[in-house]
Parts: sequence; structure tokens; C-alpha cells
Amino acid sequence: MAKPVQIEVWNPNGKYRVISTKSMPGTRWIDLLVQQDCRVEICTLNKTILSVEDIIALIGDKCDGVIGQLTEDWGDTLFSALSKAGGKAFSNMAVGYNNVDVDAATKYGVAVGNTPGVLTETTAELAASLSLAAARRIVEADGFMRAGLYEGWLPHLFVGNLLKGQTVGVIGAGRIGSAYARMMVEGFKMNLIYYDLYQATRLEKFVTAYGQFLKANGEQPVTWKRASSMDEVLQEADVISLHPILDKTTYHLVNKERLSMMKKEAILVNCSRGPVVDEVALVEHLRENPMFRVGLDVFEDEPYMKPGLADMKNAVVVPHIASASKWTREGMATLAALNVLVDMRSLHINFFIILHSI
Ligand SMILES: NC(=O)c1ccc[n+]([C@@H]2O[C@H](COP(=O)([O-])OP(=O)(O)OC[C@H]3O[C@@H](n4cnc5c(N)ncnc54)[C@H](O)[C@@H]3O)[C@@H](O)[C@H]2O)c1
Ligand SMILES: O=C(O)[C@H](O)CO
Repeated sequence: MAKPVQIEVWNPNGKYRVISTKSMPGTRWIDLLVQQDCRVEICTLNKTILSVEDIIALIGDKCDGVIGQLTEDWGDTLFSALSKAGGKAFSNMAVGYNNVDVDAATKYGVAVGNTPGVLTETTAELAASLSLAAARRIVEADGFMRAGLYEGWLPHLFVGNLLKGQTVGVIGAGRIGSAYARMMVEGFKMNLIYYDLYQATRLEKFVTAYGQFLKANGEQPVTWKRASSMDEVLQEADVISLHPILDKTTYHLVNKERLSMMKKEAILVNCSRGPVVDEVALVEHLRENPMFRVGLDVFEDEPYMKPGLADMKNAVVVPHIASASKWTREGMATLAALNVLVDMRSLHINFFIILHSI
């Protein structure tokens, strides 16, 4: 039996039907779709994560394109339903496709898009924030103040780690990993060690030039190294931030064995995807190594945390907010709408007008 559908409709008489499974920030994305003769339907169901059945009900009998979210399971069932409804386009409002079966989409003739780039700096800034929060024990200290425990300055009170001159390690030096590395190198004068399948030439040039600038000004130059293995990064770095995509090769990339390679006072930050870290092993490691700290934006079984994690004082945890700046979220929504419009190209969308309205 078809489920009831709760929606908000824009441009009810539009020729093409485009669905967004969630309300998204700003109105520019809606304007773009409306200008191209789309009827835009936004799901208003009061449920954080929509099920496959919910989305099938939204798609209905006729649907030209869908903007979906990373919490949804875009596999064979949904692409088959979208294709049957005449759909040609799907865009994830996220970077990457780990919740999307691209082969299934291709099989059903649905083009798939995602929203990289506009979230690079915002996500890197959150990774930098988590690095600082963990290094300087900001959340613990904040809780201490609010609990009325502060009785006056003490030499040992919330002593943390100085970043300057230490080594920052980046696993996955793509767009976000490189932006984070630049922030930590330039902002805190950290040396860089990174591991990626590809050489990050621009990043290397940046660190070299910045090192030369520091030297010319009588300061200790910063350095960079491309590691030949991920283990080398884990062994050498003081702060390690994870930025690879999630796929079969990066699932549980950081496991019990690899955690044990890291320095006892190291900081691990994850703003990539939860399953890149074996969270059960991480909780055990945090428990056994109180000076080891983590900053986590993502979790293995979102929205849940593995048992014990919430009790760990040496963990800073935030609810997947790395891309949550107004500019970025509006940009992601705009990009997702453009992806859908471009991929509905067989519908003779007027690209000249699109390009002039963004
Ligand atoms: N927490 C958030 O809100 C948030 C926001 C944006 C992106 N992300 C995640 O961050 C990821 C990276 O985004 P991006 O825009 O930088 O992507 P990107 O494609 O530019 O960078 C990913 C990098 O990972 C590298 N890589 C792939 N497999 C690897 C492996 N096995 N070992 C080491 N490196 C490997 C790639 O070569 C690439 O350089 C996204 O796929 C997404 O999962 C999370
Ligand atoms: O990949 C993404 O885009 C994030 O996880 C949400 O912004």
C-alpha cells in the first residue's frame, strides 16, 4: 500500500517534476529549478532518515529527477523506481557516492551527481577546529567551568598539546585533506606528512614556498613528506586527520593494529566517513590511553555511537556538521539542483539561462 506523502510544492504547474527528499538551505536552488519549468516537491515528513519505502512513495508514477541525502540508501530498488517514473537524474547532496550504487543507476539510465568543492574549506575548518579542541581539551575545560569546578589558576589545569613545530599527518590529501593541511601548516607552523594514492603536488609546492618564506624571515621552516605507506604517517605524526573517500579499500583503515602504531599522545581526527575507523577498537584504545585524543564528526553507525564512546573524556564528538556553514550548505543545494538540471538534458533545459542566473 502506498504511503502517505507530505510535501511542500513550488511552481505547481511546472512541466518537470523534481523531488528533494529534504528541505535544503536557501532558495536559490528552488529558483533555478522553477526557472527551468520544474515543479519542485520538497518532502516535509517529520522523520530524519527516510526509508526506501518513503522515497518510493515520493517518487510516485512520474518523476524527472531527485535530490537525495547521504543518509538514504540509493540502490537498485530506488533507481528502478525512479527509472520507471521516467526519471533521468539523481544528485546526492554530499561529496562522494558511498550511499549510492552508481552501477545500478547506470543500469537504469539515471545519471548521478554529487556536490564536491563548495564544502572543501568548511569541512577542513571543522577538522582544524576538532584538532584544536582535542589538543587544548576545550570541551573538557568547558564542562569543568559549567560544573562550577574552577577554583583558580593551577599549573596543571587542562594541560594539552602545543601544535607549533609538531607534525600533522593527513590520510587522503584530496580537496579537503589538502585544505586542512594548508590550514595546519600555515596557521600553526606544523610540518606535514601525508599519504595518498596520488601525489599532492600543489600541496607540496605550497609547503615548500611557505617554508622558504619562514626561513627568509628568520623562522624555523616547515617541511613536508609524502609517506610511502599509511603506517608511516601513523607512526610519525602528532595530529592525524582522515580525509579519504569511503570504499572497500578504506573501510576500517584505522583498526586496532594501526591505532597501536600511533604515538601515545597523538590526536586523531575523522571528518571523512565513520566506517573508515573501527570504532569499537577506537573506544578500547581511548580507554587504555587517556593521553590519546580524538575529534570525531562521523561515526560508524550514525546516528549511534559505539558503546562507551560518549563516556570518553578524551573524545570530542559532534554530529556530522563538518559542512555546516550557511554558504556551503546553500552551495551544496544549488549544485545539487544544477546536477539534476544538467542531467535532465534530454528535457531541453536552457543552459544559457541557468548559467546566467547563478
Ligand atoms: N564530515 C563531513 O561532513 C564531510 C564533508 C565533506 C566530505 N566528507 C568526506 O570526505 C571525503 C573526501 O572529500 P574530498 O572532497 O576531499 O574528496 P577527494 O576525492 O578530493 O579526496 C579524497 C582523497 O582520498 C584519496 N584516497 C582514496 N583512497 C585512499 C586510500 N586507500 N588511502 C589514502 N588515500 C586515499 C584519494 O586519492 C583522494 O585524493 C568525501 O568522500 C566524504 O566522504 C565528509
Ligand atoms: O560528504 C558530505 O557532503 C558530508 O558528509 C555532508 O556534508
